[in-house]
Amino acid sequence: MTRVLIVDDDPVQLRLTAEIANRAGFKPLTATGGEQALTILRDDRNIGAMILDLVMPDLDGMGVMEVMAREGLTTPVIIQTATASLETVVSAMRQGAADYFVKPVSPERLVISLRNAMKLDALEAVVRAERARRTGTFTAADMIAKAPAMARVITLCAKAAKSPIPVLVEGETGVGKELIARIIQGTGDRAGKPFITVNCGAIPPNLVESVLFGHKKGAFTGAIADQAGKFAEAHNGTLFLDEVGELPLETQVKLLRALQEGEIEPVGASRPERVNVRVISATNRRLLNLAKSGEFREDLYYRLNVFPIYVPPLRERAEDIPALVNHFIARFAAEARKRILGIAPPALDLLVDYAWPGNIRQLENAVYRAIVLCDGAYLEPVDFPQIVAQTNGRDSAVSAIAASPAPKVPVHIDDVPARERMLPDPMPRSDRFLDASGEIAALAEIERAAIVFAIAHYGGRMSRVARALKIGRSTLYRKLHEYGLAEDLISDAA
Ligand SMILES: Nc1ncnc2c1ncn2[C@@H]1O[C@H](COP(=O)(O)OP(=O)(O)OP(=O)(O)O)[C@@H](O)[C@H]1O
Repeated sequence: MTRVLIVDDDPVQLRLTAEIANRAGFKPLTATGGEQALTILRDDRNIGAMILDLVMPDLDGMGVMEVMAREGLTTPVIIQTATASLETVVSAMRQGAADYFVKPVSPERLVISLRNAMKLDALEAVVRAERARRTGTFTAADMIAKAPAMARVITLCAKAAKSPIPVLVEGETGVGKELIARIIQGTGDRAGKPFITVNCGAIPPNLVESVLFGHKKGAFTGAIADQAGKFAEAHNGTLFLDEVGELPLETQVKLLRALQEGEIEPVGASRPERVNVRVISATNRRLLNLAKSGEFREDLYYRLNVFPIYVPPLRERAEDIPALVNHFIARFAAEARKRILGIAPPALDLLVDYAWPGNIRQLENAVYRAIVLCDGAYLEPVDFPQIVAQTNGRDSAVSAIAASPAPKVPVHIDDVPARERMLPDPMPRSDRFLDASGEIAALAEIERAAIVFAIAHYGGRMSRVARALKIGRSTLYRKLHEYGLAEDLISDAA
């Protein structure tokens, strides 16, 4: 529940305002003076907004705002005054207040003001983070990482930023490894310099060398001009090598040389070229295991892994989910030009309880999709059909069918199209093949997951499921028994 801070030296007024906030679904915190308000703000950086009285005996409203500006406390402020003195209101707005009202205020006006202030704040944070990303000045403050599990990661980033030490960022897919690399760059002496990203797993093996180190005209068929590689583009800056474990062995040799000598050799070049690049690499596979099995050079592994930073999966930092959801709502609602005010508590509970195997990228996609689906002012559980289906499994699939309108003409059940809202999450396909530890899952597990998914997708219509999977119904039933799914799924859905 979003916390709001109400600051008023009149205890009756304070209680009234707190009650309005409470009824509107916020959790009110209260303070009777400026100093007390500041103590609360310093302690809790996640307060959504503050209603601040201008006139108070100890430190007045303007004084509070001055200290906030000095200390970088960014909670949005709504000013309340007893008298509408234009002069004070103007100076409060100049100081950065989001809104003001004159007491007594109507509950509706107060709630709208709170919501607008929060929405604006979330949008400003998105814009700030985007600008920081573009200018290479991204810092820990631009990332949502308040959960205790992230504290160590942020401390390690600060340490890594102070030296040119090679960093290996490890973590499941979609946990935010690239953002961690950006923080290291944005808080170190290479801030503002180029930040070049290469996804080593996405380049065809025959092109990797040319992409990384560049090539000279005529080096191979189609090389019609000299082409700088990513190392040259990152000169004086940072090169982020994502999925570094996917590099072909021959390219690993050249990478090692580039790191050891500070020299690269473009394909077809007669001499090496000097480059000054800080390399930060990332992997979602155990690089050590790849090194042990000979798929990754051990010498390169030790060269890259001088300073490892492990980013925990989202399920271990669920405390950050509400802030992440608000961040994505602000961004996508603005992009889609939709007036979406937030997320309804049951929907937020659903997201907080879900395990997010695809981590923040999956959450980002789910919110994006929900914004597109949403017809109201708040995102509701129905806007997250995949999460509902995966959380409740068969129950929700069955109730989704029950909720769909009856067809006007008789339709054979197998011909009913799958409900639009049961489409698979637009999550990277590879995620579905990874188990909880980030390793490729056993084939049987993948098959089991595909069957469960197909059953939810077709609302329990087994003939449809069998047809889609291109297996006979008897094979399907045999597999259901084999995977222990039979009792749960087939009793009344078949
Ligand atoms: N703490 C965060 N706050 C806001 N957005 C985040 C945060 N962490 C990750 N994201 C967003 O989630 C998406 C995935 O993050 P990122 O690309 O950094 O993950 P990754 O671990 O590098 O993924 P992969 O392993 O697939 O390369 C990005 O769009 C990123 O902006």
